[in-house]
Amino acid sequence: MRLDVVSIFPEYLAALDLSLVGKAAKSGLLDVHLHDLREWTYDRHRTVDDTPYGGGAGMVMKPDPWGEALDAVAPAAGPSQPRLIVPTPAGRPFTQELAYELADEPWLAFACGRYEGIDARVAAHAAERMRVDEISVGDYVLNGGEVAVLVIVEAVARLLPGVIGNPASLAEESHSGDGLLEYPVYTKPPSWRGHDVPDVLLSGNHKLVAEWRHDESVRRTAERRPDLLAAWGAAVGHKADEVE
Ligand SMILES: COC(=O)COc1cccc(COC(=O)c2cn[nH]c2)c1
Repeated sequence: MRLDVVSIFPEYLAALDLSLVGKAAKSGLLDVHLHDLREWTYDRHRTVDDTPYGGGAGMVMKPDPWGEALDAVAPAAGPSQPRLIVPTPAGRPFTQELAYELADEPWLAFACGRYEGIDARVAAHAAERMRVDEISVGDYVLNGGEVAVLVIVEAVARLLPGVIGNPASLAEESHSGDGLLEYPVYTKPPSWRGHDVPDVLLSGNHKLVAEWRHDESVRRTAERRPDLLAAWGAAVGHKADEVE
């Protein structure tokens, strides 16, 4: 997979060279290209923003630098186009399902907005030649899209074959299988600062362990994410109120 990221702080994305994503990049599974938006500004101050039409506080990112940056990253005449991802609080929620979808893409490009946002015509114009997804990584506001790109890239890259050592570990994660939250996990020692590992996990009885883990997943989901429990209940035909 090829990844292009355009930002006014490309050094923010240096974290992509670390750990899993860094390993994937070195092994050729990921081909990461970082770009500084100011490369496509030509005034002395390398201006990327201006005041908003219609008034209001803050500044808006000018369309011109973005248009030229995207033309350079993905030439219109090129043999293929990337899928453009624009992190924004106003976007479609990023989910594990969407992560799997993006993991199938051969080429992703990320546009990191700042200030009050990017002139809306940039996404509209890009959509004339590439698929554009405005995506939210959560209901809060960041100063820019860079952190959101790190979140999305990590969630996607770890799904690429060969990036994760043990694919089986992907199957049992929260949000990845049955729609329930993951059960609590433990390792040695069996007793630690007065806290003991649940006996069932030391029993060696795989059936009881599986039952305990399922019950814990349901209990946790009911406690922390009743919205997911309702969806899970509907999906498996249980009435959510059957959960004690
Ligand atoms: C068309 O898209 C844009 O204009 C994007 O513009 C901005 C402006 C400010 C901050 C951000 C970063 O994204 C988030 O804050 C965000 C994403 N998920 N949850 C919070 C992006």
